[in-house]
Amino acid sequence: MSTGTFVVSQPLNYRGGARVEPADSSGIEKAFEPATGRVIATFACSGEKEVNLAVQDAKAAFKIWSQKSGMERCRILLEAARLIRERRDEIAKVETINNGKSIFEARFDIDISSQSLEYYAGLAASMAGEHIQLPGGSFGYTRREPLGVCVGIGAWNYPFQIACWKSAPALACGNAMIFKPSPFTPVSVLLLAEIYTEAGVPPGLFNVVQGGAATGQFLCQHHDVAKVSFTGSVPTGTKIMEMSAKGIKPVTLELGGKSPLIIFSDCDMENAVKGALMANFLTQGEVCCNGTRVFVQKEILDKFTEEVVKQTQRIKIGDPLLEDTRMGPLINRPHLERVLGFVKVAKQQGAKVLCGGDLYVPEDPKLKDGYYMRPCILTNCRDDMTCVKEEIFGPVMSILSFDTEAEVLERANDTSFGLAAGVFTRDIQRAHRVVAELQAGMCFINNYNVSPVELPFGGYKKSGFGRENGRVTIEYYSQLKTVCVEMGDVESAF
Ligand SMILES: NC(=O)c1ccc[n+]([C@@H]2O[C@H](COP(=O)([O-])OP(=O)(O)OC[C@H]3O[C@@H](n4cnc5c(N)ncnc54)[C@H](O)[C@@H]3O)[C@@H](O)[C@H]2O)c1
Ligand SMILES: O=CCc1c[nH]cn1
Repeated sequence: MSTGTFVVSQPLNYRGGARVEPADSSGIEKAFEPATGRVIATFACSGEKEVNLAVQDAKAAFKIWSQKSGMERCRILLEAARLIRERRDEIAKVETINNGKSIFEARFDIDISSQSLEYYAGLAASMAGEHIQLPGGSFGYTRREPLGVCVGIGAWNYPFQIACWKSAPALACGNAMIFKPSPFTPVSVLLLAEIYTEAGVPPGLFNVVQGGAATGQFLCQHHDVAKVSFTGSVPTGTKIMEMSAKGIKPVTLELGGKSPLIIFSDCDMENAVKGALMANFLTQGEVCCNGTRVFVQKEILDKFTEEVVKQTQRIKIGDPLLEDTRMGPLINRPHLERVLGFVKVAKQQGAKVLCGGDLYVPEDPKLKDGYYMRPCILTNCRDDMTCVKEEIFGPVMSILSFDTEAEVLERANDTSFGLAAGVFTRDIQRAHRVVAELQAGMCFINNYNVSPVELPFGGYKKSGFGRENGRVTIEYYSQLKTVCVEMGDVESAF
């Protein structure tokens, strides 16, 4: 596989253990290779009939899967994790071709994906309820039971990883899942579906339906769907919650952010600069938890800014399948224009562009229609500017200066988002004091944007609720049944 050559001709829906063309359609979509602007797939968005068939198949598979012991589920998930590792390079290439992220990064995404399956495989085997003694020899116990058919709806920035973060805990708990990827990135999740089948899950346990908003609505409104786990924007998350409310379905919402990264003057400067790049430029800046409001204490503002600009200018942009590329193209042309629009508005509002923020045209002629831009650093920023308040979802870092801890905490929390936050300091007391005050679900001390699957991930405020990863996610994919057992006679009130 090389840039400019990949096309998908096989069906992109997956149902009953095989790729299928949808039974009906609610429109036609095209998927692109962002590196070249080429169409790599044309596919039908699933209509209501196809969604019904996927739910039917998932219900049948749920009956078989939910009866298996945790150990049996564990073995199959471990085999799926092994198959992901075996096909790591192929999956990473498909991800790079369809999303645009560098192959260097895509391989990490696939590694974290297989780790997610391994982690929940382990938990599947050890899931248990409680036994509670009651007076007179009576007792009670709890059973942790699956919910049924769960729906996963994904964003386009981590297509394969998001599908794993949702399906691994769902399947570990004994549920079935129907996954709808973003119509921008429909391809890699099919490899996951094939892997689950090869590993031994019953046909229909993990189905894929393709489509956009209309298909997503059919899924969310289906009366046999027990839960929806959504990753995407706040406006769509609001609609998902409204639809789920009508059916009293539990939801997990992993939404957007505008996270603060606070750099104190006593930090290790080299690590803080590396942390700021990690917080802003992975996947071309299209990362929900990015620390895009970089607050730097005044004493080190000039030195930090000089170093961060120097290192940003060294980022190698270009063909994402080349080994030395560290930044590929953005997801599509409208998104690229939107991000460049934010830079334009920032300048109009008084920000200064220290580097980037403009189109980039690689020398290789096959990349001339790709969606590239240079990573951007903005300074002279104020808290009321659009670039500081709104999620840009592109490679744009805004630097803000501050004087005191109390001041920066107030400014960092002055947002309706609450996904992530970071702090760089050598003062360990201050580090913990500050994160305790930060209104964010995922806080980093002296690092940023690392994703160990053992740690719960999710937002505060409008960044959503529920968690992915970590032990706690079991609670979002299962329900507790309490059984009360009487060992004596009934003491009737009548
Ligand atoms: N918190 C997280 O874990 C996380 C991770 C990745 C991305 N995100 C967020 O996602 C956003 C970018 O992703 P996006 O542009 O794909 O988001 P989006 O909200 O436009 O779309 C997300 C998904 O929802 C589907 N969808 C759209 N309208 C729908 C509807 N009415 N009903 C049901 N489904 C519908 C889309 O087809 C897509 O699959 C950013 O805001 C980013 O911060 C959050
Ligand atoms: O984009 C946000 C973080 C993430 C990574 N994988 C899934 N979500």
